[in-house]
Amino acid sequence: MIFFKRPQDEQRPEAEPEDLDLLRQRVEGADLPEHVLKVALKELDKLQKTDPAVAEYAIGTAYVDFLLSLPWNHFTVDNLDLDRAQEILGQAHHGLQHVKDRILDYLAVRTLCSLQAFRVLVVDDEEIARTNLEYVLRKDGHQVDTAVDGQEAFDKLRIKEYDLVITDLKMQKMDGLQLLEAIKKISPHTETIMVTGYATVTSAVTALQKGAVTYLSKPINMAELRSLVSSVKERRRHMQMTRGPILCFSGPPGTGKTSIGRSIAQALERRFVRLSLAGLRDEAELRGHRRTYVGAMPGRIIHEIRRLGVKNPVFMLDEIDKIGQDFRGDPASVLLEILDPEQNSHFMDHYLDVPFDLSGVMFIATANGVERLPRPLLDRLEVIQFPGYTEREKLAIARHFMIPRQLEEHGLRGRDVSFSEETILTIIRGYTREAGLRHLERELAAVCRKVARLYLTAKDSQGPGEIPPDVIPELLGPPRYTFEVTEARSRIGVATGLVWSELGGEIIFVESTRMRGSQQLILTGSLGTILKESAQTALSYVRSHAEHFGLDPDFFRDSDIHIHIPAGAIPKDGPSAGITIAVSLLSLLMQRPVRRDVAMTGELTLSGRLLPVAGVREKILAAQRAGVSTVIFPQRNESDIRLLEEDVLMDIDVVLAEGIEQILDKVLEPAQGS
Ligand SMILES: Nc1ncnc2c1ncn2[C@@H]1O[C@H](COP(=O)(O)OP(=O)(O)OP(=O)(O)O)[C@@H](O)[C@H]1O
Repeated sequence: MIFFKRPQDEQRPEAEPEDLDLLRQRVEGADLPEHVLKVALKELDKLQKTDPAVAEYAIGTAYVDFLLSLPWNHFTVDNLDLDRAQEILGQAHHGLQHVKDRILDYLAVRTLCSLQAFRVLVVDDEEIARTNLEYVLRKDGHQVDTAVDGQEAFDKLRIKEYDLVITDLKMQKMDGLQLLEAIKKISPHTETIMVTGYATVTSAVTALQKGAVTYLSKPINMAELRSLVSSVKERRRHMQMTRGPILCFSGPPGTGKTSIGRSIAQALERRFVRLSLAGLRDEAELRGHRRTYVGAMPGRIIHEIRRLGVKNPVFMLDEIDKIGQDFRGDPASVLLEILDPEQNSHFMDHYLDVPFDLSGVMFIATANGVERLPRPLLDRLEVIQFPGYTEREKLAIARHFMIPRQLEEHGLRGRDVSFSEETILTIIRGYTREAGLRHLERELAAVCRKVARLYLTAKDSQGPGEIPPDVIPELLGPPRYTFEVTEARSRIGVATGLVWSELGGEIIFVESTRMRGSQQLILTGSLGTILKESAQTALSYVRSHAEHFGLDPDFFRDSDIHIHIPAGAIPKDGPSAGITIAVSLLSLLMQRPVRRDVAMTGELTLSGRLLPVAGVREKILAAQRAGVSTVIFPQRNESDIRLLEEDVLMDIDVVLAEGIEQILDKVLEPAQGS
């Protein structure tokens, strides 16, 4: 529900040189906050003296027009109905219970906050003034306490938190300004309105400088006071709802991060906007350009707020992990400011040049992985993991959510078209290899397109009924993926590893070979520094334990060893391939083939111990997708594995090991010919 009328850009005429008066009328008639009104009027005064033919004139009128088009006071009212929210989240998403719970918790807190009375402390040494204010504010439903001077107020503030203090300036014990200073120290979130019978400009300015919201002169205009108090109350409600960490959804592509953001907006009845930060290098893209040249523009945050016409949308900042940094400033530092509820109530866009209150916006960040985020930014975020789906979950999501949507979008609803479970599994297994559902959705859409065409060309205009699995290759072409692991044979020097990337878990093959040479370790496959070091560690471990494995201790003397990890064009890094490299080397040197259907992960130390790894769930899901039957994890990952649902561990044997020696006989087949 929109609370105030939304500004409609198209209805606003662009300011022509001759209609400065019209512009002034619009400024005076608009419900602009005081600080914006002042800036707009000052700009109009300047324009009055400017020649309409010069560029500054056009810049100035466009600026005033821009000020008028922003939703300074426009917001939607939240729907805090928990049951309804639960229903909306459930209707659009399968599973993801931890995310849904977090959102419902948030709504519950918001509801309680909004039910809490607004607490006001009235401080005045004149009894009549005090009682008058108390009476009026109580009538408006606020919870009011009183104090006769600054000292008494200070004592009350120490034992109870107030939202607002309305204080007289001149008082015997501790005057208004001293009280204001004390409030800023002991209760920084409490707001203050200064009331004075001797409203000199200096005392008012000092009060404002020290952090008072505003000042009122006696005798108080009660209507003005009441509207001021209710606007402070409204602002604090907005602050309360967003204080606390910003949610950050982290997970591989297609795991539902964006769509659940959309559902949150729908549940709250807020507007939704999504802004991708991928590749953003220039701070000005977020914060705008200064208004010194004709093409200057506001930043993308303010631009989107203006486009939406409300100041409290759900604002999704997509791919914050892909944000760049270079000589044109640091966009991540602007993000820090935007996401900090203490600072974003006066967000400064360079073009706008007056603070805009972003504290009502519900920001949600998304990232494929949060490891690369700057620490201060990460500290502001509450990271919620979207770890990818099991085959069973994909099947359920496809059946209950994606297929009905695709049928609808392709005009096939109610036309006797359906997908059997086996058909969906054929598509999942043969045409997708992903943690999320992006490709699956695309393939289902492709099937629906073909079926729509078949439907129209069929003479009898009959729907095809249930689509059998064996027609899928006719519709989508030959399967693109096979169970690469189970279908390949075990080979010497080729070990199967499990790695985690931003796309989810994946399997890799580490290949080793030895040739005559001069003790060189050749590493290829776009390996990063950590991976290269893992390879060196693995080789040193094998060399230093050669005799223990029955190997010639001088095996490296006249040899070169080459380790390669396909696909060569994709950069790889991380420590968790240590065990796989060591197994590949041992297989090569001991001439024992590595079992292809055993996949492993773990950081290797020089003494052969295995250190725990991250991304356990994602790695096991990747093993499942590839048809691996046994996975090897470091013992210290046991607690992570215990937390996994049954579904994730289905058809997979998990072997836990402290050191590499414990697993050799499980991974290596007997030497050939032995
Ligand atoms: N749990 C789920 N239940 C129902 N549908 C889902 C679920 N998870 C994902 N989807 C569907 O999968 C598709 C892809 O999801 P979405 O675009 O939200 O992914 P994403 O995580 O935001 O991806 P990216 O990181 O690439 O932006 C959408 O159509 C979404 O509705």
